[in-house]
Amino acid sequence: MKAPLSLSVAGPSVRQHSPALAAAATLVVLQVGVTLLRPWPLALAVDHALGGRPLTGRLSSLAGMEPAELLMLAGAASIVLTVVDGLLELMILQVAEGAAERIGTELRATMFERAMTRSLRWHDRMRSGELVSRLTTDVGRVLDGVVALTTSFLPDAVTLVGVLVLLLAFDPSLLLIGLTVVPVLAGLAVRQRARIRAAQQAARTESGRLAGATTDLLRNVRAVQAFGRIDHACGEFADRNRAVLEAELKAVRVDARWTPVADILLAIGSALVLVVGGLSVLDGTLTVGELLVVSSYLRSLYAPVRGLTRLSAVLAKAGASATRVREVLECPEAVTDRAGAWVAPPLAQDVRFEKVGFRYEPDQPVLDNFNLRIAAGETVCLIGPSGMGKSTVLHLLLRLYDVNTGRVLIDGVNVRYCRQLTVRSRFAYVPQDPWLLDATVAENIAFGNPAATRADVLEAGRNAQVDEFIGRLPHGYDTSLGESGIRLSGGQRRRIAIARAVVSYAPMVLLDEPTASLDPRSAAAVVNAIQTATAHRTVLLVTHDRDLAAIADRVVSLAGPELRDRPAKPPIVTDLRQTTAGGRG
Ligand SMILES: Nc1ncnc2c1ncn2[C@@H]1O[C@H](COP(=O)(O)OP(=O)(O)OP(=O)(O)O)[C@@H](O)[C@H]1O
Repeated sequence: MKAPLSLSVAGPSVRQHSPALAAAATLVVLQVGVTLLRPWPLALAVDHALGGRPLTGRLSSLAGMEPAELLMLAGAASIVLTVVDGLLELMILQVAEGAAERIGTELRATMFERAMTRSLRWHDRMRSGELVSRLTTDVGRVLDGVVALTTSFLPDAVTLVGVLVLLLAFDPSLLLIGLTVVPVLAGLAVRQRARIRAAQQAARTESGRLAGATTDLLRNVRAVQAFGRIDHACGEFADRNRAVLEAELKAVRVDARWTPVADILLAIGSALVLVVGGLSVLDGTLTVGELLVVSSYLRSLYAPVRGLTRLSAVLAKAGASATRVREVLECPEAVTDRAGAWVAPPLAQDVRFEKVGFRYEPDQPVLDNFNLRIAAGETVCLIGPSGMGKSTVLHLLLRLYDVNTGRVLIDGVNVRYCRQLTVRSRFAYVPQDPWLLDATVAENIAFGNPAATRADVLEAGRNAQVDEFIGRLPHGYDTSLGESGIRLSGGQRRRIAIARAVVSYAPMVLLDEPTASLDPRSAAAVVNAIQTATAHRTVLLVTHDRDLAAIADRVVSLAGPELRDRPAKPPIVTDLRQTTAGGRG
């Protein structure tokens, strides 16, 4: 069967939890046995108490009992069997659903870690919302499939056969007696429904929070990678993930408890029918056949809990979802470190681009034979028309992408041979869109350096001129910014992003259009912040802003096929097509 095979996507976790799933399957087989035993009290009543057949063999110990006593015994046995059946159902649901939720928790964590380490080329194609839906809804459907396969198939088949047999005959006269339990059942059902709904809603709320946090982290994957904070992101995700597990397990418990309660009530109804109906048979006012049919019919009211048709739908959905989950888990695209990769040099001499060629798409070159040297301590401004590849230059320095041809060197060492995290630790990155997290101002600044103390954060804030507006926020540095820092102006957000770069103490600062779309006053504040914050560091800044370009030692123009380089003050143009690098590599 195609769908179950495709569920192997959850394989490693399923294997890990196979003892629990095997236990659930064993319980299911036991439950089927109990289900098969359940008509026997009826047979005892019909054949021996009512039909007068002698009690021989295993039943000989009951030989001295009066028919009415035998009926009572049969009713009690029926209740006991139903209680056992209900308890087995409770255990099956808890064991199987509990194992499934744990498998889901592990599957989600593996997928998330996988996504966090995939290359940005892959993230460029995969929309974060799509990824969230795969992580949540699709994993959920795979789990539905695992549970349905373990617990539903066998009992559903037995139930179906049972209902067909019981419906062979029909008499409604005793049905009313059996239905006396229905008002109680209905009252309990209404109360239970409210409980189940509340538990499910709590679980959905946690799932929503998980989706929100995940979208936030995935949207900020560049920052997470650039600042080497993958562990922090995975930790935050794990907390939310655990909250979902707890909420889901609670919902499972509430749901599972309901099944035996309903079963017991229906069994009492059936027992009532058995006793009263049996007494009526003894009085001669009811036939044995009528009694059998009504008892069986009552039981069948609750039997079709899960239909075989529903199982095939669940498996079909699970199969489709498993394919989408597998696409994430088995995606090979990643910027990888070679075995024995080095620690990146400290950036004491320079960074260089040597004959660099790069393309995002196979047929669209962005950089071709690009050469640039930036000496340690120098501030270089990269200008040029939109779309020429200025931001791309910064991405290549961070090794967010690997170059197609040529080399990017730090102190003469090719970054391709260095561990990604160590390369990224050499740079403090202020992206065009200052990615702010749904956290406080201080937490957003400290994102640039996990080891930063409160004093470091405050000093970075001072240097980046966050202090200038922090007093207007209700809780100062402890003000929560909301998703994407929506509570701040563009200039304020940029200054927080600059403070984040300052606190990292990386030797080189990369700034991508830090004054873009700001009014002159905000732009001036940001330029001031940059000047203070980047003192004594190597800087590469991308900008269209003349005032900002004026703080650079040198301006490099990425203009069309021509690459030109000129000092900012006074402007002299140099042809950058001649290779500027020449050291080790
Ligand atoms: N993730 C991506 N996938 C495919 N193409 C991309 C991607 N990012 C950028 N590009 C393309 O690469 C080229 C260079 O983009 P880049 O952002 O580096 O330009 P830019 O000079 O910084 O532009 P701007 O000044 O508008 O920010 C553009 O043509 C852009 O469409």
